[in-house]
Amino acid sequence: MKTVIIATKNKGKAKEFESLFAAKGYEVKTLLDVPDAPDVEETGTTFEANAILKAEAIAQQLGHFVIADDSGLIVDALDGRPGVYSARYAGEAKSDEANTQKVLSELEGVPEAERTARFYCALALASPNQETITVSGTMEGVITEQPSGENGFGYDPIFFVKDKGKTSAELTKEQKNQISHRAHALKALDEKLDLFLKREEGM
Ligand SMILES: O=P(O)(O)OP(=O)(O)OP(=O)(O)OC[C@H]1O[C@@H](n2cnc3c(O)ncnc32)[C@H](O)[C@@H]1O
Ligand SMILES: [Mg+2]
Repeated sequence: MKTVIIATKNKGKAKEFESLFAAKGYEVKTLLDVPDAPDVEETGTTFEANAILKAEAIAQQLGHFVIADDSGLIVDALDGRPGVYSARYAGEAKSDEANTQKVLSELEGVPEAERTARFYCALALASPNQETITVSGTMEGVITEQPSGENGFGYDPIFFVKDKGKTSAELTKEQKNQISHRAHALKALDEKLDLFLKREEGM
């Protein structure tokens, strides 16, 4: 089986990549399998910049091509926050619970029509041998007034997907993987992945 390495330490992302790539016949490894993987500082001001930072640092370190994901929640009424700070919005502990509570309290009193938001995912594919490729994907939604649902991770319990009439955490894994920002980004990468891997094999 072909293997792809995702440069992430986020369990929620890792699980999603496992099922998204299983459908393509790939096995996924993540930095959760690499105990001494460095923490790459996310100093970029865009999702793309941070995805590139993570992918290139880990590709150099492992001497192998990798995919990195930088993603987050963009809330219109909060001028785009938490944005690139999504993971640490409520502090260094990176608590999903604290992050979602912070967004909910900042939106207290904001009417439904103004609670529009989107998830954004930038993927960077990097190798020591080739130029880095980036792609992105989004998913539109509305921030709820309280969390609901047990699936997914991060901000999923407060992200209502209108078409489905459910929060992203109430969707099954399969449903989320059909419509998510991550799924859309991966679809955009698909077209470029084959050529990238062919070049990689020729080196
Ligand atoms: O950098 P890595 O190791 O990949 O893991 P991370 O958790 O730090 O990941 P990011 O820097 O990309 O921060 C993204 C945050 O945005 C949120 N997020 C991203 N994708 C999400 C999704 O599909 N559903 C819910 N929340 C998501 C989630 O809270 C993440 O912690
Ligand atoms: Mg991170």
